[in-house]
Amino acid sequence: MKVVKFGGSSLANGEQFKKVIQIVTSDPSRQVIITSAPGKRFAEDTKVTDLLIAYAEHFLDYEDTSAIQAVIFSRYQEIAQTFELPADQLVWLKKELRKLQEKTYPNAAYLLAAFKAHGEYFNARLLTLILNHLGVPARFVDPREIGLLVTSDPNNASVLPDTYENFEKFKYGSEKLILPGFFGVTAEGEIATFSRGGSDITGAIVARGLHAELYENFTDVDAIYAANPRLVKNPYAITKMTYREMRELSYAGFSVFHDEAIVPAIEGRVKINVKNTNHPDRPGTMIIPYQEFTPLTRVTGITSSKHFAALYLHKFLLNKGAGLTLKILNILYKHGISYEHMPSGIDDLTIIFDKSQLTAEKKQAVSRDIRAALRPDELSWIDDYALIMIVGEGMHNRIGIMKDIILAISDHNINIHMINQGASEISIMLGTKSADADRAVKYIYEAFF
Ligand SMILES: Nc1ncnc2c1ncn2[C@@H]1O[C@H](COP(=O)(O)OP(=O)(O)O)[C@@H](O)[C@H]1O
Ligand SMILES: N[C@@H](CC(=O)OP(=O)(O)O)C(=O)O
Repeated sequence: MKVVKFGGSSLANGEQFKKVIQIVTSDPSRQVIITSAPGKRFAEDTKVTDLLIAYAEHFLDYEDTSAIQAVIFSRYQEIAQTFELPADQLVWLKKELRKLQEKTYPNAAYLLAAFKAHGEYFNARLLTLILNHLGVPARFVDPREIGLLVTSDPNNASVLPDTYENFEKFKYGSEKLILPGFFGVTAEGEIATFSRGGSDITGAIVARGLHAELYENFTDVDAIYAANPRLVKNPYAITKMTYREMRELSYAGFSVFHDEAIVPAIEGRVKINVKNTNHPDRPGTMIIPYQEFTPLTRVTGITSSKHFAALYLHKFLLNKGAGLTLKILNILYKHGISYEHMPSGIDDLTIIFDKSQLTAEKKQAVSRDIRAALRPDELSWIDDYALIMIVGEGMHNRIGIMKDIILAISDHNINIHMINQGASEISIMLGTKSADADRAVKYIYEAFF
């Protein structure tokens, strides 16, 4: 049995639904289908998830929501009409969309999560209706019914281990099972979503939990490329890569697959095949365990991510001061801030953060506390910090890679704030200014491909 996840671009309108239905009906082993919410139909379009966020915000601001409800409903209606689904079969959707406002939620964050999750929920129910309408036996499966349990973190949840025990008890026949991606249920019975793009995570959890032979992740590109196709023209298509290469690359910018989705796949040793809904016969990219992998290139992929900020600290004899790092960590803990990386020198330390959790007040408070506790010679924030990751199993024990990377960018006036190699055997991380990140990826790509 295969678990097949379709991203928002694959389910954006009726024409895309037709391709999805062709894909799932052409192979009986494609039995479990995970849906995203309808995505963008064209570049300037708005994803249904974003429309639902706007709906929640209008409601919280006591604004009229009828127009936004109508826009959301029309997205599903257009899909239903493509298949000539009788209009009365969509009455429930309109009603449930409206009733989102009448339910009670523990707080605004849970309200937002419940509104957002309905993009996937409606799409899964609609796909089930369309399949049945076309005579294909299919059943909608609610995350509540299958026991997909998540932490009580309404908009950034993680799966709870009990989920997998619940999945073992789940009984099903030969019908197609249609599950909405992106959300689960907390111990208190509330809806909580994963972070954005999280339908990939649902797919991986379900593939692990139901012991799938393969997790097929359908999107809008023929393969995962060695660099973002929006940055590099006709990039090299990766045919095979390892779990940990994917994890590192998706963490640092390969948005085609959610970085957290790799974990359930590794735990269940489920192979992943990223494929194109628009060209389903093309092989796509296989993501596999290391044991089955032979590197074809030195570098597998190059990526950049710009959502970072860094705190640079200089203090002579930093290396001699017992407990200095512990003091910093305590300060971060006190302010509820997690850090991403902390590369250090003899007298220097850079702490790299995900920008989204920093406010001007938090930054000031952290600086104040560090100054008081450590008395640094220099302490400064770098607000526009980007990480460049060069990743490849083929880099392990290969001499000269670093030289080639530095040569590739040194002629272009790109200042490297930090180089981090060694923590992971298969990646090199560079810190640059955000403005330089895309150029750096292009030049490094050209040096290796
Ligand atoms: N290295 C890469 N290889 C392929 N696609 C990439 C890469 N980096 C970023 N992308 C982007 O990821 C997009 C697909 O991911 P996403 O928009 O989440 O799709 P979906 O709608 O299927 O969930 C592609 O259209 C592409 O622009
Ligand atoms: N619809 C959600 C979850 C998701 O995975 O979407 P997509 O498959 O379009 O990346 C989002 O937009 O975040």
